[in-house]
Amino acid sequence: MTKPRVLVSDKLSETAVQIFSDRGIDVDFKPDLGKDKDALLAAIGDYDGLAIRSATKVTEKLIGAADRLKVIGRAGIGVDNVDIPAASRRGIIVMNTPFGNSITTAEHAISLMLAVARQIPAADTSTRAGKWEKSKFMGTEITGKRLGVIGCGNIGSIVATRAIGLKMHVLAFDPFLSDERARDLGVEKVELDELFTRSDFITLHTPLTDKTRNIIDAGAIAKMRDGVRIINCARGGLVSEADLAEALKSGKVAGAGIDVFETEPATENPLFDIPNVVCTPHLGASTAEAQENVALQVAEQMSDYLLRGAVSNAINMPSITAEEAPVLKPFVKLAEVLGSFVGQVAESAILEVEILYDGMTANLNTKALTSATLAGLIRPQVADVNMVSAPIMVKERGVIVSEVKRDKSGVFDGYIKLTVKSANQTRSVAGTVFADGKPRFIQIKGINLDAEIGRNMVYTTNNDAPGIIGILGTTFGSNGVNIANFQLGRNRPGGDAIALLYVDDPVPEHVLNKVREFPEILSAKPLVFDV
Ligand SMILES: NC(=O)c1ccc[n+]([C@@H]2O[C@H](COP(=O)([O-])OP(=O)(O)OC[C@H]3O[C@@H](n4cnc5c(N)ncnc54)[C@H](O)[C@@H]3O)[C@@H](O)[C@H]2O)c1
Ligand SMILES: O=C(O)CC[C@@H](O)C(=O)O
Repeated sequence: MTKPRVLVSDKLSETAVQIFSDRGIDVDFKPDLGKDKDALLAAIGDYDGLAIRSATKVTEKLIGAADRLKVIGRAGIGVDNVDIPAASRRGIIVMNTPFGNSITTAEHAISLMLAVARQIPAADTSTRAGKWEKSKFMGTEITGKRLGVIGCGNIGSIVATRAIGLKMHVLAFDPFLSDERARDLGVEKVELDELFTRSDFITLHTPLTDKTRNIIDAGAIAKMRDGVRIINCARGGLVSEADLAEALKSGKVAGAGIDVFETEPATENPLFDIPNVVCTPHLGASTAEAQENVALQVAEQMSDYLLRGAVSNAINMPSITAEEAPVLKPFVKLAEVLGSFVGQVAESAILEVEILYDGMTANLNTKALTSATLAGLIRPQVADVNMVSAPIMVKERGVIVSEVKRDKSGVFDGYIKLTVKSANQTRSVAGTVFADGKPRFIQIKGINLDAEIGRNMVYTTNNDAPGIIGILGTTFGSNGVNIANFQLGRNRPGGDAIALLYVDDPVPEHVLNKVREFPEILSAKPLVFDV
């Protein structure tokens, strides 16, 4: 295996570089390249991995030039600087480090809240200027005050527990916050409007989505208590800066602590001229500890993927641990082969896909296996597809996908059965992995058989009748096609029958046509599997 190559295009701790090198990966550390769009575009084609923070913008154009790229690692949480659909379509895994900087960012939110409550930056500037303005900087105590936390995930919940430690009463709004979790955290779960009307301080900890954009705007501010203070350490765009500026000027909002801006880097902003605002330049994650954590984590995760196929903290792909990767590998191959079989024989648009996991296969990582099945299924139509891009492509085509799991039901310890409904018919194929680690077909069209899977195969259907073996053997033999393995199956004497031939080389079309001329043969299809 050639050594993978990784580019670090943002200012990551050099711990990341050390880890890549120690793991045997070639790494280029170019911390300013991310800001130079053209140079990055010219360079990206040489790399298997790209490690970034927030300065590198991974656009569709960049992804289009990233011919070798397999993984993008974000040393941090927010992946809004990565075009994830574009990466997924190209089969590139996008991973982040969801916990490495949470404590640090929560501490920054608490710092901003205290700085706003006591106007510390302005008081500092005034004191240094020799003004000694004690009465100007009258503050507010936070003890006993209500803190409204919007978004109670990793960071929001740390902020909540720190605030409770500071004797605040915490109200939380998060559609995914369970009653039990709220109880464990010691927060009062409320709806958003109630949070607005009751909070003395409000802090935001959600991602920026269509639902959360401008979650605090003039309408929301109008519902808030007079003199409320607002902290945003999550993402610019959650708070309308223009509306907040107006509310600060009118005194409706008494202060704001803002780490993130609608446009970054923020060099000009309506909030900059307003005195009761404390601004920091997206410093939420900027502590030595957090940067060590995220650099270490992203380099480990990317190396594990590039070297061992393990997937963790991926945004666009189910996780596969380093331990399960080798166990899963033959089943991933099986799943791809099953998908590929149906993909190659299907003649009309696929409408529905059902994947049945029987016995021990139901205990494997079925999300990953489903992704592999879908990749195999659509590869005959879309060459450049893999486990990352397949689910999104299938979804874009409106195909309904379902997974069924059940206990062992037959002689095999477990098997996978794929059933695909298309406009014209329903097809099914099942397979398992034997002790030798090789995938086998065990059922096609409901007909049992036991067929090894080779690179080049021919699949024929016929009405069960004497002489089929002779037809196939003689036609192929007289045309120089060597048959390595031949499997037949039928549902009942004289009923539907199939044959699977494993051949040394691809069978030329004119030879297949000769087979198709026999009235007993209903169809003959060449198949190619990546085994
Ligand atoms: N300032 C910084 O440097 C910095 C550092 C780290 C993270 N962040 C940002 O902080 C934010 C939170 O990070 P996290 O790790 O806590 O993420 P998380 O995914 O753990 O938590 C986000 C929470 O927001 C909730 N949520 C989603 N939509 C919501 C809505 N409409 N209303 C209320 N809640 C909603 C989710 O249910 C989830 O619990 C992210 O935007 C991240 O990018 C900023
Ligand atoms: O890398 C940074 O400094 C910011 C990271 C932060 O915004 C995140 O989402 O993790």
